[in-house]
Amino acid sequence: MGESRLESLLQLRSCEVQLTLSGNSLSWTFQKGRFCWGRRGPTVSIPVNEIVKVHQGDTKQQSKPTDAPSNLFTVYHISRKSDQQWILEASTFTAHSCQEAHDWVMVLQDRIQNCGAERPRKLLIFINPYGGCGKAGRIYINKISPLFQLAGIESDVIETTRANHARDHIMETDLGKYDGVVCVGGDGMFSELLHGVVRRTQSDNKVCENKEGVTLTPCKLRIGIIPAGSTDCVCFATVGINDPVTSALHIIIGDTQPMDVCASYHYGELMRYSVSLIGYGFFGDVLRESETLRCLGPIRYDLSGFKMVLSNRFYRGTVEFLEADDSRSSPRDNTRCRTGCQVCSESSERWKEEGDAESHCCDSDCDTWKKISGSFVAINVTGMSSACPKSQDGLSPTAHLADGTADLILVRECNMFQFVRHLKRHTNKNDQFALPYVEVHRIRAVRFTPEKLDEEEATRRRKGFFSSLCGAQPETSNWNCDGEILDCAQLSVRVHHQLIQLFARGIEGTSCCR
Ligand SMILES: Nc1ncnc2c1ncn2[C@@H]1O[C@H](COP(=O)(O)OP(=O)(O)OP(=O)(O)O)[C@@H](O)[C@H]1O
Repeated sequence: MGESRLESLLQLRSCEVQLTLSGNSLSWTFQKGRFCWGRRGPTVSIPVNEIVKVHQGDTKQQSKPTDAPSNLFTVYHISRKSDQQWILEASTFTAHSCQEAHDWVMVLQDRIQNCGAERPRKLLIFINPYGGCGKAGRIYINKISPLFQLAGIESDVIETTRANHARDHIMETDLGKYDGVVCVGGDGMFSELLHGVVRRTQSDNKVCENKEGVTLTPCKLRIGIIPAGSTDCVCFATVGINDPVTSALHIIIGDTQPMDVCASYHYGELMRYSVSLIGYGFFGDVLRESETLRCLGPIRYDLSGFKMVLSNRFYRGTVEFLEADDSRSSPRDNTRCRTGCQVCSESSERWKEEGDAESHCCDSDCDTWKKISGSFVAINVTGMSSACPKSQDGLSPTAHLADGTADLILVRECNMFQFVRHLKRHTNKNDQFALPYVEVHRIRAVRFTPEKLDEEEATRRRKGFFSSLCGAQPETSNWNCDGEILDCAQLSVRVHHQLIQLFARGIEGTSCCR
């Protein structure tokens, strides 16, 4: 059998097919009997890196291996159920002899091993038993564990017993034997893994992460997310769908997606790491309010959002930011960050050059920092689109996952109806930035200094109808950092280019939206 191209006439479900392995693609063409074509037409083609496993025998022999030689062999491969949803399919071929079946298995296994992707062999898996109203455990046992077993992935599974259990375990355990860490839960669990992996990497490399301006060491250990929470935004924005099986298949075939991480500092001291929303004003207030309604479940966010819209609060302060080079991409360029994104892949070299300039500017009061003072209903910083099922394009549709930038969205003082108009545009095709009181900047760092409302304004707002109904406006808001409250108003945020790697490949599809 040759290295480059291999062909055989075989049987697949009683139809004759021409099976061809050429380069990085395995395809089969139905030879006769138009009723044999099945749903997908006469030729089916799959990339070798989307083959999960090949073995001699049929699907029953996968779980009960037999010594009897078989002229059957089964290819387990990924198939697209819809645009982003993946399923596992098994195709059992009948060869003319046991030797022919054996040869196909050998050559396919060899190609899979050498297809370039580094597949995990051992994983450390954390399950939040309370995630997604208690469904995380069932999802893992019924849907995910059988897939990992089929793929021959060994796993150490830990059911968490308290908040931060996963983060603390990652800080202490021997990680050398794992090819990745995986959470079965929501965004809160992902955040634990993010903090565990980033902190552990810095401590192993003797990097003092608490100091603002320090260059962090990129993390090699990949993070996987099996979405099983009530909010799974990170998974949605990096895979395009919240489907546990799709995410498990990305993990199995070793997909890798680098990702930027924002670090937030309060007067120079590290507060948190985050990958999606860091919001002051509206989103900070919604989160704080929602904590008082925890017993209501996910609907608490809608209720507190409604209350905060009615309150129509705004906050004074000064925003300073270091703008990114807009010749590569901009928040209004109407493109999308998709699998194999060129902007992200070309960003590494640029980052090295600009990174040096930036650390220089961060320390001194360099005039490349832009400054905007005023009253804001919301100040949002998002490291990625922050797309979710409710807002398919997200807070900033053109934001990139791994280009070393974040988008800063400023909603200036406006009335309640104007703000609702802006919010509504996140759920339809209208441009949420094409409003006179909204502006967006692609940035590499930002800092916010709060100011108090003047006495006259504060008194006027205290007397407002909705203020008396929804509670008086506080002088300052707090930050919502990926769903965690940061109890401070002054904050600076720096984007760390491609600090972590996920088991994902970004959203599949075209990057051009014009
Ligand atoms: N065993 C546990 N007991 C209590 N809290 C836990 C446990 N394990 C994890 N947690 C915490 O629960 C929080 C929420 O978990 P997760 O994101 O998985 O679920 P979720 O359903 O999306 O939750 P929510 O919508 O309430 O944030 C996380 O911040 C995590 O730190």
